Amino acid sequence: MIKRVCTFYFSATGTTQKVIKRLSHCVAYHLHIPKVTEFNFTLPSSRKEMPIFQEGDLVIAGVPVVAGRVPNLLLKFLDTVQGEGALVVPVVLYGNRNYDDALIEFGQIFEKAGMKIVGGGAFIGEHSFSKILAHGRPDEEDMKIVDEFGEKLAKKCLSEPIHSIKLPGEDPIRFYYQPRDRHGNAIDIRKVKPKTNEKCINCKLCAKVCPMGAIDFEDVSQVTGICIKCCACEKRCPVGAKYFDDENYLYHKTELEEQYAGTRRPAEYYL
Ligand SMILES: Cc1cc2nc3c(=O)[nH]c(=O)nc-3n(C[C@H](O)[C@H](O)[C@H](O)COP(=O)(O)O)c2cc1C
Repeated sequence: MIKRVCTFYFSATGTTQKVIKRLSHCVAYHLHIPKVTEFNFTLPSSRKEMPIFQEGDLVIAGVPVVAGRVPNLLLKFLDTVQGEGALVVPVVLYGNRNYDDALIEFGQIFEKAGMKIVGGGAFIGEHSFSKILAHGRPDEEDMKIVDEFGEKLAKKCLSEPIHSIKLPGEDPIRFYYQPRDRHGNAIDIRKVKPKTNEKCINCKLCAKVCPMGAIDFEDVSQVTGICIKCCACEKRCPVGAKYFDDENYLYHKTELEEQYAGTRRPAEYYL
């Protein structure tokens, strides 16, 4: 019997958070559980300690897709998850290209921790790099699917025995999706960092929202840590002071917009 509904998610620009919060509240409502216990591990300070999940917990877990996989800089943290006997619903958000093996990989992390996968989902979120690729998603239509998923998930959890499921993706998991330059050569954007223009008002919001704690608080034009290109700083800046000027990164962004901005990929869930 489920005693606690928990969220467990990372969300730099808020799309994962939107789906996970709605789904968990919907499931809790149908299970007559009055409150959802929230674990948001987006900021570095929230990854200092791993919550412990146990039998009686239903964990609604979410990460964005990065290069077709679970963000690799989170793996060290995620590999310490503990949850013997808990139920889990891995969910990934992706920017309208593809989620490749992210969902199966996310599921395997929880299986290794002794948790039982009872559902899963792949939803679309506005692409981190862009304001036009999957713009505004997840939107109302996606949220209706989240609600439908939540209701069915709660029903499944009320019927014994609760069967586990297999999530889609290849096993063994494929290598990370590789962006390319205009000549088709693989590019490496790992070292690319955002720049700051003269509009900056030094409000420090960029430093506060950076999930890697990579922006220097004293001088926000300096990126002293690892940048994962989540674009939280660029999208949250109130005056448009953050930008990227790396040629290969900008080419990749435009290519994604040209290839995928016109297609509406459906939200999918598995039970
Ligand atoms: C470095 C990086 C790589 C990404 N790779 C993919 C990808 O392979 N496929 C895709 O469809 N979206 C990809 N995205 C887009 C995000 O998965 C998507 O925008 C997601 O909704 C962001 O979640 P958030 O708002 O919770 O941060 C990538 C984003 C980043 C930052």
